[in-house]
Amino acid sequence: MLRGRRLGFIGGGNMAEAIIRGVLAGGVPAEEISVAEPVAARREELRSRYGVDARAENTDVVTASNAVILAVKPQVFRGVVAGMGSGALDGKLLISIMAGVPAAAIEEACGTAARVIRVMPNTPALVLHGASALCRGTHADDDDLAFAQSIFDLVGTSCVVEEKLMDAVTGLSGSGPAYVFTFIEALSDAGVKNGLPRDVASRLAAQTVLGAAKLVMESGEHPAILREKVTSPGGTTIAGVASLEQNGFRGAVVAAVDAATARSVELGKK
Ligand SMILES: NC(=O)C1=CN([C@@H]2O[C@H](COP(=O)(O)OP(=O)(O)OC[C@H]3O[C@@H](n4cnc5c(N)ncnc54)[C@H](O)[C@@H]3O)[C@@H](O)[C@H]2O)C=CC1
Ligand SMILES: O=C(O)[C@@H]1CCC=N1
Repeated sequence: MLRGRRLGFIGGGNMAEAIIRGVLAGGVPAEEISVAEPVAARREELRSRYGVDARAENTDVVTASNAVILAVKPQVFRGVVAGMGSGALDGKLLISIMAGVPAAAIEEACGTAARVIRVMPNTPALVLHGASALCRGTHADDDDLAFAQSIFDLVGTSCVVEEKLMDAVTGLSGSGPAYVFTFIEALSDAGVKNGLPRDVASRLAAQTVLGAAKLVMESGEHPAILREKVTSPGGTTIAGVASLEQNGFRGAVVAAVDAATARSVELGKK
């Protein structure tokens, strides 16, 4: 499945865990995965939950791997690379999931000939419904891109984009689950406000989002057409939709994606 490559994660946080859990469920054996994580309690969690090799030293994981997933925060990555010593990453395929950090900055920090693939995944990878976009740096080849894409295809769906679009991807699908969770929470609260028990409201809210998303993907119809099919003349839906428009729902969503995209650009400059 990994075509003889071993995967090493530098940073064992939320997004690394989502990918690890997803690739294990997709059939990659735990023996082919190692994780470097400075927090002892977190290493123990990753070992006990997933059976992966979790180490305190980044260099142990790099030595044991030929594809290294950079899963630390953008703000710390230069220090992390410098801490490994020069040449530590030579010859490794580097797959960065860091928001904002350009491939050229990773090449500069890791060695100018470094083979770099950038990926922007999202946390639904945990349940094999992730959405990822990938692009490649100067020295990575088609095979490197195909290998990285095969990992993210195991945990959901992926597409290849030009690097200049990665900040917009981050603002939309990288951060997007948080917007949707906020929407689900608000929908559930609104149900409770109107008399539904919390458990019923939460289940209906989440299933409504899941079902609507499936309908968009499986019918291939434009969301506006699907919305029209819910909206009876003089009925309940048009009253709700008109209220959403009056309250700036669309504008709020666009502003959220704009703000997250701008923050991704900023993170890349640090
Ligand atoms: N959480 C998300 O939804 C997404 C996150 N990302 C990217 O993934 C990366 C990680 O984000 P999260 O998992 O959310 O953060 P997190 O804070 O959960 O994980 C980062 C991990 O790195 C570890 N760490 C800190 N210093 C380290 C060092 N010197 N060496 C090795 N590990 C070290 C931390 O202990 C922590 O477990 C970020 O660059 C972020 O931009 C990308 C897409 C989605
Ligand atoms: O909030 C963040 O910076 C990361 C990147 C995309 C999702 N989470």
